[in-house]
Amino acid sequence: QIRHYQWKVDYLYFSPDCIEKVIIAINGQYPGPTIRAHAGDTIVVELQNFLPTAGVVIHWHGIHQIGTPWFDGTAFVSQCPINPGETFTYKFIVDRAGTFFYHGHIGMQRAAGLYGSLIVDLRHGEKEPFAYDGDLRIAINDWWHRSVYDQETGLISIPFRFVGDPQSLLIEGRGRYNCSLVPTSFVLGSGDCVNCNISNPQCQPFVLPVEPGKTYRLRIANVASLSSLNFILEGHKLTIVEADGYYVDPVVVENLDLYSGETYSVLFTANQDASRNYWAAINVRGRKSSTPTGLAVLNYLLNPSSMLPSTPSPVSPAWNDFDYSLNQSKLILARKGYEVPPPAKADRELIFLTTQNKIDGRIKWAINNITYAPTSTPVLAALKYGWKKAYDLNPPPDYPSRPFNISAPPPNVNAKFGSGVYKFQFDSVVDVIIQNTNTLNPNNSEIHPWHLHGHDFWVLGHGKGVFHPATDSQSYNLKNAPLKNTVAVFPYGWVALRFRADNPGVWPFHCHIEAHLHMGMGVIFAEGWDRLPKLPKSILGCGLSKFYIP
Ligand SMILES: O=C1O[C@H]([C@@H](O)CO)C(O)=C1O
Repeated sequence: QIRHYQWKVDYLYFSPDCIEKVIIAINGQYPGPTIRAHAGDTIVVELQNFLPTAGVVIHWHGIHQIGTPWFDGTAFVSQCPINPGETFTYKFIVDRAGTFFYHGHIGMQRAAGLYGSLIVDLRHGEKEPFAYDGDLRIAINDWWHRSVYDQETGLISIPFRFVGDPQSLLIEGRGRYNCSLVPTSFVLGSGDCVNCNISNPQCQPFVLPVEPGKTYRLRIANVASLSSLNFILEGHKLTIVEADGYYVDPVVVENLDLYSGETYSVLFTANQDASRNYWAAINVRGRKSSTPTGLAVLNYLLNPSSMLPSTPSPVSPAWNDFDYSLNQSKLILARKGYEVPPPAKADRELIFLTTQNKIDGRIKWAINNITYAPTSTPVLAALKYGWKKAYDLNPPPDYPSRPFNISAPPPNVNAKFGSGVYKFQFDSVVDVIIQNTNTLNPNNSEIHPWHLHGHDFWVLGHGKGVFHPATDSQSYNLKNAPLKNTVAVFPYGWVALRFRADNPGVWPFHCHIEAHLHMGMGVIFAEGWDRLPKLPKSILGCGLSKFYIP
């Protein structure tokens, strides 16, 4: 089936947390309209850019784009930005059922509100390996009152200005700034609703309606700009059944950590006291934060949805309980009978030492000492047509220079800009080990959720400290490693991934924290570009693709 959508992308005044600001909306909606399809369907999105001064692209997060790498929606990698006033048509197949989302992939437009859900149901006649009575979904994120232009500028200024703590956490685009929903007796200093219009329908708490006794599948996507978020459904246990579009071995948890770029499905049964409603809550994890809990209402029918729980907002594990996070990540394993990693040693191994560095006094992130500098020509076109001046021909290094110390600020803080490409033999198996380190600040290392375009990878293992190739590779999980498109590397730790380079195209692999990507925390992978047919003209027209019309 072909599913057609017509989208107008525009600026809009909106008050997701009762404070008005300019956001980027689709068809006047925030979050953007949900796309719902069956596996095998073709999605056609005709997008018109009404932003008077900014380009737009949309990335379909978790969708492989097999045969259509030019519709992956990454500015200057898969396409030129869609200019103000222009219309661009995305057309791609959703090959696999699962919980996905879409978002802007230029500058920090996701943080400006440009995102929405993309849910793919099984092909007709296929059955899920678990049962449920209802299907619910939420996207969760963090929210700033400063514009993203202000945020982007701060990141590249001297002195550096970080985006800082978000003001609010939103569930399906709704929150409450400085004016908690929780009864005031529980929250010191709340109820201070200065400048908030709490009667604005745009910031009424999102409601998840349930019938007592029934079981629900709740799909959750962390689309945050920065924050790792812990999700709690007050009084209800969660059974994790899906991660990033793959079934996992069902596991029961009290609360769920989601890193930016991850999606999960959990099952829960509405088996609590039906005379009241409950909180659905999100809290920041992994960064010391003063941002209050984000809240939505789990509404037991037929209670009114306006009946707020009289209980305090749910509390998550301590922000710096990284063992909790690591242990929960290790619970996510492939469901029996689903794809396992190729067991042989990989054809190529990359070790990525990720560091916070400086270039000309500006704070950057680097991979093996290279900070990604976007090109002005889509890299896909540069490779396909052999435009050698469009990007760095020197391939970036497969390994870090040694010795390195992950426990202290990097001694040589000067990194180099680069736009080189990691080119893989088509259909080869690639291992990537991401090694986390201390930032420029002593005694500080941060979580980074790494996201791969065009593929899923098996998470072979997580470890603490320095990765030792000979010994640590012996501990890889080749039995039931989960397939994912996003995985977190924890402070001072490492994570090992394996994927098959079998999708012709050019694919970013990057930290999903928008600020970090903006600071250069990414690389470009490519394989099989020579197998692609002529690229659609609609993706060209910037950089060298302005002059060399193939
Ligand atoms: O990229 C970042 O910069 C700041 C800090 O490390 C530098 O001041 C921070 O918290 C980040 O995540």
